[in-house]
Amino acid sequence: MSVLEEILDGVRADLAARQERIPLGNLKELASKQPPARDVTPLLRSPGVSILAEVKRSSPSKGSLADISDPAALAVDYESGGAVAISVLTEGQRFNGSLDDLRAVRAAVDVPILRKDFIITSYQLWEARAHGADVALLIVAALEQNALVSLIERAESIGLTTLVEAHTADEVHRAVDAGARIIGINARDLNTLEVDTSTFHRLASLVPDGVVRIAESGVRGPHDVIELGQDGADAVLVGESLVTGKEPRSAVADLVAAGAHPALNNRSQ
Ligand SMILES: O=C(O)c1ccccc1NCC(=O)[C@H](O)[C@H](O)COP(=O)(O)O
Repeated sequence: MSVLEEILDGVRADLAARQERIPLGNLKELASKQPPARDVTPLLRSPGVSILAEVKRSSPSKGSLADISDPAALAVDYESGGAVAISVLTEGQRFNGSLDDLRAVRAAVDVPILRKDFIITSYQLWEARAHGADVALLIVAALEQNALVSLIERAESIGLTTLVEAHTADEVHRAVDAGARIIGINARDLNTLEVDTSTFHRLASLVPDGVVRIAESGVRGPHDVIELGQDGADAVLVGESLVTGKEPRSAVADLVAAGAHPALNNRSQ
């Protein structure tokens, strides 16, 4: 069984338990009480390379990364460092995240929040909105094409923006065909969990002009932000190096400064 299939098995089991506990109607009611979702797209399209900073405690590839007892405080540091959005991993079994983390981060920051999880049903989209997310991740490799298309449509109808994640050329084509307006190219192979830093360079040109390009995974510091920007990234998503590195606010500020580097001035936006 592939790593993704193993993760999805756990996700389905946790999801079934939550669906048993919390009826969809309750989520819809909670979602209706949230302020309208924030629009991340103009922030991602702004000049230079924008930074999405991730709250990430553990990962299947590395195990425990950081003991994040106060995800809201970490998110505030990210926001004050200049992150345009915060990604919150809500998967429990492999990433040690939760919807409580999402709710806590929502209450603490003003920037848009991405629910980073393995979303396979519209129930999870309602959960995302009910807990204050503005953006939901959809992973092409985890979804049949019909399901991808209908989850994008459902997310939009709920007010969520979608970040559609691809790992291969075929998945980028599927994301484009499905109508994705923000595509994340993830450098981490879902079978081996190895990060191949050339992935974005190889696949970015397959994303049509006008669609936002985000480089995900394996960003270690400012130098990577500049390189990915030169390859056409509008934004980068960074987790591990921020939660394991130096003080998060200044670490994000260093990435933000790199994203505004003069070498990126002549990129077409
Ligand atoms: O991080 C993992 O090990 C992982 C394994 C299997 C599926 C997804 C995984 N990570 C989710 C992410 O996409 C990353 O958390 C995100 O891109 C940030 O990556 P990084 O900066 O390398 O932590």
